[in-house]
Amino acid sequence: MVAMQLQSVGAYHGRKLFVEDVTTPVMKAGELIAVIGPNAAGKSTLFKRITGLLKGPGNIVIDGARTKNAITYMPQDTSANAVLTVYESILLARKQGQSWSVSDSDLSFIDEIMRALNITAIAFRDLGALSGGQRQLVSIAQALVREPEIMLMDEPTSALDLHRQVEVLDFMQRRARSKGMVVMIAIHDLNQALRFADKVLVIANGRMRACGYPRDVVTVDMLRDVYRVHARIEKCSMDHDHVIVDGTAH
Ligand SMILES: Nc1ncnc2c1ncn2[C@@H]1O[C@H](COP(=O)(O)OP(=O)(O)OP(=O)(O)O)[C@@H](O)[C@H]1O
Repeated sequence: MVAMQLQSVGAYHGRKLFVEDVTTPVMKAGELIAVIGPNAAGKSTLFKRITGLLKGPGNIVIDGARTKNAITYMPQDTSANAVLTVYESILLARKQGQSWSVSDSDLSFIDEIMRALNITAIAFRDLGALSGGQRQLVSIAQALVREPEIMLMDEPTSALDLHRQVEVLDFMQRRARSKGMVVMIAIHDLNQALRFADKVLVIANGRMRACGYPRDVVTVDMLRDVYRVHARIEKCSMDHDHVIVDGTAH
């Protein structure tokens, strides 16, 4: 089973170190880790460093991976110019870096993922003719059909309606557990993070402020210091912790 640990990880844009000294506990197969923090905190930068798109100090230790390309990164910007249908783009993502022969198992895998994300009805639409939310769901499908062992998703639900947000996060939580994936999701909605994440990693100003169980990390003090808001944390009727924001703090 795969596991990943970040040890004193930093990341450069050009010559400037934008993320510094991120050391996490071991992130284990089956875990969903929410990566939270204000705008420009360094969440995408950290993901790009883990993926190898940016350089920087420190070690990304991966144990127990079955494949060489264990990590798949779903970027925040999912705009597409290609003249492809939804189905073609997902098939292309599945076959990237592999042989071009398409097997029955490729087709049934794509079918399973498209059904799970409820996008079979748009299978033969052109990518350029999709809404922002539909485009985001297709990007999630493109990432999932690569069967990653470690999945980094940069704000995958930012364009989705409430129903779809819950559907996708619930699916990712179940998928992480059933397939033994490590799933890291950068997300701004702290209530969704509290509901679906096993662990929460907080980044502010390029530094990790905390990483641990949601209730230990998402606290009134953290919300004041990192997000500059006055907030309460209360149980909802389903017994989940819930952030209620009363106002901004200066
Ligand atoms: N290509 C780049 N070149 C130089 N600086 C960059 C580049 N991309 C990002 N940065 C800077 O790195 C810092 C962290 O940006 P990053 O995109 O990682 O933040 P983020 O936490 O993902 O933010 P958001 O929540 O707004 O998406 C910001 O100050 C940003 O301006």
